Amino acid sequence: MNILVINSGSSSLKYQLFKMPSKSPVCSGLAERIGIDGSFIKHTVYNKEDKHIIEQTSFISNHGEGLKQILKLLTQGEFAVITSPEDVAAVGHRVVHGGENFSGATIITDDVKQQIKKLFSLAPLHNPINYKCIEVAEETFPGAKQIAVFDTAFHQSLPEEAYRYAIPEWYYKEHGIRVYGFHGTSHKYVSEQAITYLKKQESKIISIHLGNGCSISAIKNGKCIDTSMGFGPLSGLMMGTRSGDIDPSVVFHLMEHAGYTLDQLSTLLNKQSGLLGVGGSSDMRDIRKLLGEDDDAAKLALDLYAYRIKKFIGTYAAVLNGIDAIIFTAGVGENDSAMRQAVCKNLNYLGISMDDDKNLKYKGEILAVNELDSQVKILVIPTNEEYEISSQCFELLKV
Ligand SMILES: Nc1ncnc2c1ncn2[C@@H]1O[C@H](COP(=O)(O)OP(=O)(O)O)[C@@H](O)[C@H]1O
Ligand SMILES: CC(=O)OP(=O)(O)O
Ligand SMILES: [Mg+2]
Repeated sequence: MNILVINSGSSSLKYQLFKMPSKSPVCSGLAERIGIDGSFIKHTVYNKEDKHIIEQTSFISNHGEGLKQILKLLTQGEFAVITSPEDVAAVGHRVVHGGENFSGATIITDDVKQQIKKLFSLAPLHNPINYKCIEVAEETFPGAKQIAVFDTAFHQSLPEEAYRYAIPEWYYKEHGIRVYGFHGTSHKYVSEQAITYLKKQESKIISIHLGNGCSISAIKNGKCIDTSMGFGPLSGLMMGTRSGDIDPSVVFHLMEHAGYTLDQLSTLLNKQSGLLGVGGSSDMRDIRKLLGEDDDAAKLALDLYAYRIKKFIGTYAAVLNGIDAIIFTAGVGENDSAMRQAVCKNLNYLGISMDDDKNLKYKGEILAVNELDSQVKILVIPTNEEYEISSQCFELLKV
C-alpha cells in the first residue's frame, strides 16, 4: 500500500512516499527556506542499491506552491515514482493543531476540515498551511484517503495539573483554554526509539525537539506528562521566529503605551522574534555564520536559546523526579553539535555529562553522546515524523 506523507512545518515542507509496511521510503525530500531567500527542494529517489538526487533552487513563496513543485517531481520525468494518482492509497498529513477532539489518526472529512479551519487563529503559522496542503492533495489524488495526524495527539495524556492554566474554569469549559502541546508526533517517535534503545519501558525521558519551532516534553513510561508549548505553538523555548515564553504584561504594555494592535502583536511574537528577532536570522546556520564573524547579536541569540532549554531541563527533572535520558532531535537538535554542548554544559549536578568527542561524531543514526559514567544518557535521535504518520495511517486503514 503506497502512502504519501506531507509534513508541512513553518519553514519547510517534508515528504516521503512509503510502500507500507516497509520503513524504507520509495522517495523522500524537503523544500526548505520557504518564503525566505535561498529556497530549495531536495528530492531523493531510492532504487535498490542506488539513489538519485534532484535539487531545484528557485524561490518558493509559499507551501502550496512548494507542494505543487514536489508533486511534479513525484509524477513526471525520468525518476517519477507515481505513474497514476490511483497508485497512492492514502495521503497522510501532519496537522499541527487538533484541539481536544483528536487523539489519533483521523480520516479527513468536510467536518474535520472545518475543525482544522476553526483552529487557524491558534496556530497561525501552521494550520492554514496544513489546510492548503490537504486541498492540493485532494485535487491531485482524488481517489486517495486523506488522513490527518495531529501534533497535539500525543499530549492528550497530560494530567490536569499540567494542562490547566491558573485562570477560572469557565475559560477552559467555554473557550477550551488549556495546554495542548505540539510536535507530538516527533516526541512520540523519538521517545519510543529511546525506550527501545534503553531497553527500559519504565523510563523518565526529556525529549528536546529543536526545529524552526522548538519544544521540550517530559515523558514518563512512554506517556507525555508535560510539554513546553501550550494553547498554541508559541510558548516555552525560544524558536526560529517565535519568542517562546514571555510575560503577558509585555502584551498589555505594548497595547496600552505603544498602540499595538492584535495583528501587530501576533506578528511580533510569531514572526519577528526568536533567533530572527534577537540574532538577525531565523535559520540556525545563518546564526552560526554570523557568530563566526564575531556578531554580538548572534552570540546573544545563541546564549538565550541554550539558556531557555537548560531551564526547562531543570524543570522537567523535577516534574519527572529524575531523568534516564535526554533526547536531542529535529533540524537544530540533530545537526548543531555546538548547541547540544552548550545546553549540556554545567548540568553535572543532574547527572548529565557529555562526551564532547562523541557529540561531534553524530552522523544521522541514533547515538549516545554522554560520558560512560554519566547517570543520564544523552541521545541524538533523528526524528521521522513522516514514518510515524505513515504507520499510523497504515494501522487506521488496516482495521
Ligand atoms: N547543519 C545544520 N546546522 C545547524 N542548524 C541546522 C543545520 N541544518 C538544519 N539546521 C536548522 O534546523 C532548523 C530547521 O529544522 P526543521 O526540523 O527542519 O524545522 P521545521 O520542521 O520546523 O521546519 C533551521 O533553523 C536550520 O537552520
Ligand atoms: C508546531 C511547530 O512549531 O512546528 P514547526 O516546528 O514545524 O514549525
Ligand atoms: Mg518540523
